[in-house]
Amino acid sequence: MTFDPQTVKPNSRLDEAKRAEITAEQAYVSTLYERLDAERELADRRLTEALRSSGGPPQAAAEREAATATYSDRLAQLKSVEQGLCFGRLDFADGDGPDDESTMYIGRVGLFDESDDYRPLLIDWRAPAARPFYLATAASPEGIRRRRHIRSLSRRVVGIDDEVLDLGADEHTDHLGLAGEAALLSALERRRTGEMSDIVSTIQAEQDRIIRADMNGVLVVQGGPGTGKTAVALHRAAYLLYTYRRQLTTRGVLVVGPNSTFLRYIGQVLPSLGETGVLLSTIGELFPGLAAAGLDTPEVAEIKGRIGMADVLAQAVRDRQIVPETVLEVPVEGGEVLTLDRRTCERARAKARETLRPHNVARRVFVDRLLDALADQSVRRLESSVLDDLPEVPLADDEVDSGPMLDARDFATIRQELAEDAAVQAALQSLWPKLTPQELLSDLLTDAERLASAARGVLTEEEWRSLLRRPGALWTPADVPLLDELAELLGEDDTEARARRERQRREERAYAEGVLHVLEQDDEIIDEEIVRVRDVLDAELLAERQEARSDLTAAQRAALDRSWTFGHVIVDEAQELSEMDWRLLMRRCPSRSMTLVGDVSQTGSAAGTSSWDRVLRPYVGDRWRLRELTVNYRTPAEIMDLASAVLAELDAGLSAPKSVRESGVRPWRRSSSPEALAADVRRWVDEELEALTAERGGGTLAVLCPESLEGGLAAELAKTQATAGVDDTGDNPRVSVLTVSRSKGLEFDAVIVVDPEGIASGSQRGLNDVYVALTRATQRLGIVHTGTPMPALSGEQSASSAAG
Ligand SMILES: Nc1ncnc2c1ncn2[C@@H]1O[C@H](COP(=O)(O)OP(=O)(O)OP(=O)(O)O)[C@@H](O)[C@H]1O
Repeated sequence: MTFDPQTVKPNSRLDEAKRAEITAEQAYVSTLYERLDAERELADRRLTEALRSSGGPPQAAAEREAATATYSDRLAQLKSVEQGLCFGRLDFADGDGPDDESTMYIGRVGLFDESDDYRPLLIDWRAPAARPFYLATAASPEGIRRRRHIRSLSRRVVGIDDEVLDLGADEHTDHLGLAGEAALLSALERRRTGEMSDIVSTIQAEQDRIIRADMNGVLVVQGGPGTGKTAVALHRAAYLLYTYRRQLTTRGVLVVGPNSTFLRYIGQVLPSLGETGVLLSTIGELFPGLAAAGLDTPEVAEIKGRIGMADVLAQAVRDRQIVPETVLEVPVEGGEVLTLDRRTCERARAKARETLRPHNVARRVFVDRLLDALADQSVRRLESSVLDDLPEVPLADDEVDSGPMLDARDFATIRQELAEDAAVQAALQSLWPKLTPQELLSDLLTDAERLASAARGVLTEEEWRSLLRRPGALWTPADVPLLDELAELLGEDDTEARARRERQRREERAYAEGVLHVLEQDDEIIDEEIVRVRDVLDAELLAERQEARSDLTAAQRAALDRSWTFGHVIVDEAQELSEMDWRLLMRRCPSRSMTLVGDVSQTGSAAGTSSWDRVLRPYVGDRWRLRELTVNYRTPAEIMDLASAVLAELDAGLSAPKSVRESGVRPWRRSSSPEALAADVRRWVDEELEALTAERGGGTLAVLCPESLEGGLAAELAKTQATAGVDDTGDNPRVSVLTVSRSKGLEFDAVIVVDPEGIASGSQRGLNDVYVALTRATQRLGIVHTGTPMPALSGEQSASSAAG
């Protein structure tokens, strides 16, 4: 039963009864907001107090810091739940409710009545007690008599939707097993804004089971377009942070999305759920300090994504550990020429490789050996030149040979001098260079000889040649897992840096303690100054404590640290990841606590996958769980009919998810010629926008097309749509022109797919792209052919609506 004061005719008896219900709910909701305001005020006051207090012993300073973090987090959370604070109510059959309550309210945060023994006023949607709100059905009511959805605008209750869950009642809830159907449908009918919203008030049972699934192990969520995979993934992040907060606070949660447009699209969902401690990132952003702004062709990206690249890179590293053909001459300072022969270098290299340490770390062993050899040589030469200059004096009978003339200290001095000699350093660098991942990869991809050697037996000549690039070319997202792999292979010899940092820390602390001691002895110094110096010491201790604190800081620190490992990793559009991408991600999550959501029917990237098993087997064998989502919440049935035909052409064994609703608007198909295309599309875009305005007061529209048409169509649309914000970035404009790969995961009220045949033939997985393009619309779909329609789209049913 639905009630909305704007749609119900005045004076009906039903109207009056419902008005009374709304008034009653308004009274309760108002008390919740009062409680919320009081909580905010309290957190604000405590925060101000924590910020104001200063000085005191280190312990107090650390506590102050912790309090500041706690109250700022709490305040941010309380501010984020302003809209839709309370969205549900459960009425239990007598005595069935928790703590004998017969009514329970569900909302975005938990609120309690302190004056009444902390009686729950509002239950956080993530708490176990709230589960029946999402799971109860008429067939299995879980002790619930009625479920009510409460809709509000700002702090005003504007509507309620009731479901009676007595056994046998309300047959209509059986439709696709939906809970709160009226509230759900009204949420789905909403105009899209270009930013995803949370679904916390209408989560469906199959989604809830995934959101609350155990955190351990790898959970794969497979579901067709529009089944809520992204929504579920984000709500799962919020749920896990709530339920396993202590575990996840220090390590953080990583959410990986396909591109930055998509990350902007989903960026507000977690903050609206009160969670800010999550790092949202693309794979291309996971190498700190590097902007992967370049773009590979799909063919090159596919090659770079192959697992075989790990072998190519390992070989490329070995190729940088060289020995001279015969002898390397080293003209050291002072005019002497020392030599490094092949055998000595080979032995040093073998010893260094035996350590199985990364290249830059093992380099120490190589360098040590060669410095020993050079110092030995130098000492021997020195001794023999001294001896040569001395007259030969035979030993007396009671004399013994005292051995070498130079002792260990002399040897060490000479060795040190050699270590600092520019020619020696150059020789060592030429044999076993210290390398960064960027240097090595750049050298490799710009040098045919190096690449040919590293790729031998792994890539064909045509393949490795396609990887060659200009020096200084931009890094691409497909380079990032290669750089990450190299960072592992090369390692970092940070012994010196660590020792330096430690020395510095000790010196600073000793200095501060010294100053404090002097000040305390001096009667003339006032206490205030002592307190200030104490703060220096406190600050240092604080910095140490800080390391282990705060989930927000964990996300920020994780973004700066390549070797960070996360408490949980969530991957959206996981089907697009290449084998090398997976290697990188698995390194970031050694606990293998992961949620992967995707749809193997929507794989567009040639490097992506069509099998979860193939992707996961190398890392977890068969120890991963699969859950499926089967209901399409986005795309109306009329559009899904068309998309299903394309899916069947892709693979007759696959079935599309069932649409939850019909829009009453049939998709249209029209034809155009290459010459007239831009102007025709512009006209049809205008017509669609008019229809959206007439039907829904406005909305978003996307033109999805092959890459070759993108620039021309965007330019043409910009002529008339400038005020409507034509923008090809997909960045919240009313009209967007996008390729299919950039529209992954997004949705629009209306979509016009231009030249689906061009999209289909444009890449190895082109038909998948057509399927993705057709399923981006929430209301209206148009298709524009520029030649003969592909078989799946030439059916009479859809052609009949073509106006032309
Ligand atoms: N339970 C729900 N209540 C309200 N809206 C929902 C629900 N589930 C999904 N939706 C809406 O359906 C739309 C599609 O969801 P989402 O983008 O998460 O699907 P998806 O499976 O990731 O799609 P795709 O694979 O095509 O990217 C979104 O607008 C989302 O808000």
